[in-house]
Amino acid sequence: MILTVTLNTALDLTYRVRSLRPHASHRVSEVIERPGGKGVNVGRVLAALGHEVTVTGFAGGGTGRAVRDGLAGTGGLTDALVPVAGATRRTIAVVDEHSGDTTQLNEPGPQIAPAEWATFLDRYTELLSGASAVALCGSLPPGVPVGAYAGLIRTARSLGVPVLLDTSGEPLRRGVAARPDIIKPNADELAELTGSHDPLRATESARRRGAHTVIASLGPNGLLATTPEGRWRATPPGRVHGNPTGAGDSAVAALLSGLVTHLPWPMRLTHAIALSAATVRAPAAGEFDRATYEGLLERVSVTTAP
Ligand SMILES: O=P(O)(O)OC[C@@]1(O)O[C@H](CO)[C@@H](O)[C@@H]1O
Repeated sequence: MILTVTLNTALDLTYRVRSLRPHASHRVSEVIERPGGKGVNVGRVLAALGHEVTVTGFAGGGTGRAVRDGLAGTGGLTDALVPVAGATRRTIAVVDEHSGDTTQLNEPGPQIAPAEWATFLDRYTELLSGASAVALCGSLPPGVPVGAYAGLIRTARSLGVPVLLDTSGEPLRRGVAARPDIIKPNADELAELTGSHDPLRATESARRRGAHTVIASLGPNGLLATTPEGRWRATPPGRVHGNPTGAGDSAVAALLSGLVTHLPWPMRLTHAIALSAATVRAPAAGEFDRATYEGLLERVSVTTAP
């Protein structure tokens, strides 16, 4: 089983508007509601790829109920979310049909009490005993210590479970120092972590800080992978238009899938690019267009980086 952790789960709302303008009132032409938060999206994509996956983290209130109801019945996915008193947040993606751009509004999430955090830590350690890999994804809700991911990484490593970290800011900085197997920052997150705006230098610097492998996501320019086995650049054949929300989560799903099935790095990166692009073509995060995914697998370019 692959374990995904989403401490700040979300009820994801996607609104389509004809053209988004500040200070204006908008008619929403379509509303999509889905269980979300980065690790939940990773879990839904892994399940769709045929993996057994368990999602954990926190869920509470009516929004938490809606997240759990939305996950129920997803074949291959087990809900191990820990109930909390506060309400799960909502995150809103506004898709502008005219420009094709998406604007994201993310609520902070519920206050997590010390006893709820302690319950989660016990559940996490139990779940790791059956896990082939674990992904720690997204922002931290209020009340969870900023060094939370560093502690979760140390626990996973002590039990021999490979760990992927996908977060930003101080939780990423502290997490990297705990030596995760893989991190997947975007260009801004990597620059904030390392102080370097040169992706190649920045990935090397992140490795020196403790990450074994760094997969930098460079948006439409693809992925740059710096691993102990070598460096690769993977690029899609062209720009894909649609809703990019969740594209990074699908890349994480592909990387985990490749890890547990022992694919060589160039193949893992090929799947990560194809799956992210196929997610841009789907209406919401945590989903992908299968025809796009399969069609792109032949067309992704992977070259060794200098
Ligand atoms: O606030 P976070 O935890 O960083 O990100 C949350 C979030 O925006 O990320 C996903 C897309 O990657 C959305 O489904 C989700 O709501």
